[in-house]
Amino acid sequence: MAEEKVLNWGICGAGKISNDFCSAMMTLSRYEREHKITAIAARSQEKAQKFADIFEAPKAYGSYKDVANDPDIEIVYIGVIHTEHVRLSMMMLEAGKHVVCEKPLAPTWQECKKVLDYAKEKKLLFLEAVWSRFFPVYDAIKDEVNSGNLGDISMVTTQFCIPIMSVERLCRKDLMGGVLLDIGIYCIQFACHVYGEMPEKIIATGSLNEEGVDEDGCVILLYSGNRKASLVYSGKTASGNNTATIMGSKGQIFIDDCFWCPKSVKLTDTTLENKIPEGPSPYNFYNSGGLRYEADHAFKLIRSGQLDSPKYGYKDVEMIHKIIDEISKQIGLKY
Ligand SMILES: NC(=O)C1=CN([C@@H]2O[C@H](COP(=O)(O)OP(=O)(O)OC[C@H]3O[C@@H](n4cnc5c(N)ncnc54)[C@H](OP(=O)(O)O)[C@@H]3O)[C@@H](O)[C@H]2O)C=CC1
Ligand SMILES: O=C1OC[C@@H](O)[C@@H](O)[C@@H]1O
Repeated sequence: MAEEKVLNWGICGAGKISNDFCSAMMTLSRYEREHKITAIAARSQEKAQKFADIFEAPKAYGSYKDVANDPDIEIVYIGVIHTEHVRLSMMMLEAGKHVVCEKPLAPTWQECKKVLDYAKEKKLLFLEAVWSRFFPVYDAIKDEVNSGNLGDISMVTTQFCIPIMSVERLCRKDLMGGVLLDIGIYCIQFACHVYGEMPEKIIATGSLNEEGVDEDGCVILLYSGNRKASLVYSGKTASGNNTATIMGSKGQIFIDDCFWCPKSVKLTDTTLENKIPEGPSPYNFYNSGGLRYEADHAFKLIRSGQLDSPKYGYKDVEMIHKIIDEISKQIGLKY
């Protein structure tokens, strides 16, 4: 088989998730044959250089625009805070780069659509990095749901409760803080993954802090055929059991820890494990080694000329962000 052309990555942001993404990518067995972290860009050149040294990147830039202007870069990972996601995505698409942008792409579907439509116009891949969807375990969950092994599924529950409201990017409105966009999105994507269609009705509640950002939320999604999803997320409780359940008339799937990046899942006939090695730099977040699946998926899509992901594509982003729009409206969240 002809050697695949290495995918040259530009990384925007030298912070926590960029560290984890780069470290996880380097654990891929075909890393050196398929991927290369070619440039790191940060708001300061010094910070970029420190990052570049860790990940053996030949280039370190003090401006994100330098990545856009670098002809060697084919794809850009945007690992900065929410407020810069749309601006940098548009910048890189305009420069002809494929883009993997951290979640949430934007606070509203209208803003997301602008980016997705531009990527389509430019014939470039754009992925919103809802990384859960790229885990092999998520494929197995979908297969199990579709197999009929669980019978008629009528209830999905998720809870995602971790003490994060002290994190600067999450407690400030000017930084698009709040839990709906940061962790509620994972609860929503899980329900969408199971049911695969828009709910007929959304009932949401959530508390806003003095800054006007949401600290917690409870959401009921009502689907056709009296099917339901119950979503609970909070940034002000101690870490709870961040679990998810899919309940059918013949059986259930229970993900007992960190359903958004599961190490394993017990299916009807088997238990599936995601064994993920550590990378060259310690991870900042739980099970970040799973970010390797995101990088691998981007590579496979680009090299096969597929520009809309079958795991998490245009219609998936649209569904999730239209639900976020309705929840934001009901809880009075507006940036
Ligand atoms: N998929 C996942 O599991 C996770 C995803 N995320 C997502 O990643 C994104 C970044 O999160 P995280 O890495 O924790 O964030 P960090 O606080 O580490 O910030 C990331 C980068 O954003 C830039 N930045 C930070 N604060 C500011 C500011 N006030 N003004 C302008 N730029 C700023 C900096 O870029 P520079 O280095 O250029 O100075 C920084 O390095 C978020 O959108 C979040 O949703 C976060 C955690 C886990
Ligand atoms: O996406 C994420 O993963 C889980 C939490 O750490 C959250 O803050 C982060 O944005």
